Amino acid sequence: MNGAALGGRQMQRSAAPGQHLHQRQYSDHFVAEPPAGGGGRWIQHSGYQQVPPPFPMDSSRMWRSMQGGVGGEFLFAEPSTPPNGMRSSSQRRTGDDVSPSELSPGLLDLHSFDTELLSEKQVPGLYDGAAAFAYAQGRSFDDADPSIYANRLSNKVRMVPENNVSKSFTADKDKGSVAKIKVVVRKRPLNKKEGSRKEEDIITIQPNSNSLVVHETKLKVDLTEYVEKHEFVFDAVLDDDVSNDEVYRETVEPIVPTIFQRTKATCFAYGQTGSGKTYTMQPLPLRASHDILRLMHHTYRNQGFQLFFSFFEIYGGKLFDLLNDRRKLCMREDGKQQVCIVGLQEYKVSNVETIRDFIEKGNATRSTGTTGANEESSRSHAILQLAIKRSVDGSESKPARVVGKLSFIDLAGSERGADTTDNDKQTRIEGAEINKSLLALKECIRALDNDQVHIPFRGSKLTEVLRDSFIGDSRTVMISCISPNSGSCEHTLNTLRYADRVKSLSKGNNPRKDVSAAASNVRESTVLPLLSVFSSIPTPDEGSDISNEIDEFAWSKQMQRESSLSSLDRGPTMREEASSYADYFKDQRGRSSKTEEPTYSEETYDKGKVTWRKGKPDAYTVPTLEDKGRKMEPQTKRKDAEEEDLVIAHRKQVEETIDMVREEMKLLVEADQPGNQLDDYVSKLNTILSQKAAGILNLQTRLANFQRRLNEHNVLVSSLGP
Ligand SMILES: Nc1ncnc2c1ncn2[C@@H]1O[C@H](COP(=O)(O)OP(=O)(O)OP(=O)(O)O)[C@@H](O)[C@H]1O
Repeated sequence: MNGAALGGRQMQRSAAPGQHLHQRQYSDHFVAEPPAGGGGRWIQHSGYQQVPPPFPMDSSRMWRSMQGGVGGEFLFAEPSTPPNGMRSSSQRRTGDDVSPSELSPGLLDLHSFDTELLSEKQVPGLYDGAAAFAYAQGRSFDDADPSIYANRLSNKVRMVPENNVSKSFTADKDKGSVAKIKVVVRKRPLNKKEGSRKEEDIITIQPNSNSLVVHETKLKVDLTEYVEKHEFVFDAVLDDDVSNDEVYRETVEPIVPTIFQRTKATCFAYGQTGSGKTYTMQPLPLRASHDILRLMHHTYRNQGFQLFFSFFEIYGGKLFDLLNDRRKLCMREDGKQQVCIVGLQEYKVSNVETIRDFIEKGNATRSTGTTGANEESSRSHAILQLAIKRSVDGSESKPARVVGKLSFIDLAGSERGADTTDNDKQTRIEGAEINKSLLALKECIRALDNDQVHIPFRGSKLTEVLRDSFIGDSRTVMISCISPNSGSCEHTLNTLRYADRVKSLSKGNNPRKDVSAAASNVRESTVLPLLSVFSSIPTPDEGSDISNEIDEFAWSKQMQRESSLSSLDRGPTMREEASSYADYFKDQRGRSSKTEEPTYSEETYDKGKVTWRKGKPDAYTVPTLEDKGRKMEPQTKRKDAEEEDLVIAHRKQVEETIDMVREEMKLLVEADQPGNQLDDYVSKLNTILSQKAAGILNLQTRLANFQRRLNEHNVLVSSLGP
């Protein structure tokens, strides 16, 4: 169990014999009164004390879960509470023990409040360098919680200004410099289980670089092993010793100031189950709240900004409020096609401690279960939102409108169908739902970056809910979490290809127009020495001719890239290549023509043989003249070479067909969702198979002809005598 990192999750499991492995965990063990030191602190410091103590708080667990170590003991001075009459009705207190439902609008229309348009002109106090300096001279946040910034100067990822206030000032001033989409990869360390299985760490990251290499061990058909290197480049790559503090600084910190300027920002973690998504995501909202409150109380002091907190999950396509006993929520679209989440509790918060409590409560309530790779797997998408609101005139007398929002999404663990054999039906259904939403998310990101008019938000509940975070002025940070062990290699490559896809979008590349630009992000598939016989293959850096044909699916494109490099075929796409053995055969010899029939002259054999011959497989051995104790004539040598080349080419065809079919089957399993154009995939697969089959048939015919001619030749030679 991932106790240390997953302190926030409900960890109760029945040990009843025969009970199914997979269990969803819903906590409904909230106590009415908070234990001392837990909710007590909340009561003491909460601005309005509107919210009932959220949980039976286990402070040790809480601290474990918050490994980022945000300064919980530091509390902001609460802004003076306006008189009741000054508050909006939804926020007005009716007594000391007001329940959240009395305070919530009930129907939370995230969009019915027009996003407030702040003046572009700086108002006095905004970017108040003097105030910031004065603040820094006094009690600093760093003083309040040394753990937060202790690591700051040891940051290997980038240098961060020591004075956090001036840092925020800079970032805020230059919102345009914050990338619209940022893709960061985080590698987790090998865990004990993987260590005991003697699994290798197959990911290498050069210090201070933004690239990583996956070393994939592959087997040839003759069962010899070889290693294929896949190199990827991203905005940032974080090694397994990078702390959660550094992750925060690299990912969320730069976008925090933008939400004061009408931006909807989203940070989500993506990756295989057990790769560290929750471990990575859990500390981020608290750290962000800390910085948001800092900005509210200093840079934006007296501007009337308010911070609101909500936390819900999407499980099995349904929405549940994680701060209201998993109350089921409905999503509705209003006349302006804006999403309303009916019944979601949204809490006004003004100190870090309260936010910490809410996060802890929400995490404990979240649905979890057991998967093959993670005993404590998130089976839902958890969405935590921090909304900045402000009333039009900056006072609290008028209803507050959303200015900006920061959403944190801890996506459910994705497992491939092939990995779910141990799991029950429910887990597989969950997995299908999860995969569907991840595909939908990718489609939306892609459509947005293509500036498509139609964004397929309706592809899943997740994308519907996130609609407003993606339209307009938005910022997205994706953290791709990867496991380092060899057993997760395929998953890791899939995650990195997904991330690569998002990354290529972030560069503004329209993949429909420019594949090579997307391809340039990945320096992939360098085959290591075991295949060094293929020395004539250009490395990707030397430039391989990537097809301009765009597949409907990113992974197909990636496969084309890989295929174009690893199959020794620099020109055609996978399918083009599959259709023509003759072209393939000639390409090995550096020929340019793809239309003329191959001729097997002496020079051809002599040139071709040396660079790529790998030996003759047993299945195709034929008796040679040496076998008969006879001396070979030069022509016989050539014929032997011809035979060998044919056999090798044949074997290569079979090898590639198996690889491609395997790859396609994998993708089919992953894409096995209704509406995912499975039929297209099946027909593509059939095309590949029939093209390959034709090529193999062709080779077999020619091999038989060759054999016949060789026999004739042998007969002739023996008739001539010694
Ligand atoms: N960077 C890291 N350093 C140390 N331990 C980590 C790191 N990342 C993850 N872990 C550990 O790995 C285990 C799995 O992590 P986590 O639960 O975050 O994975 P996940 O991707 O959220 O899984 P799922 O999708 O199934 O919920 C946990 O025990 C966690 O503590």
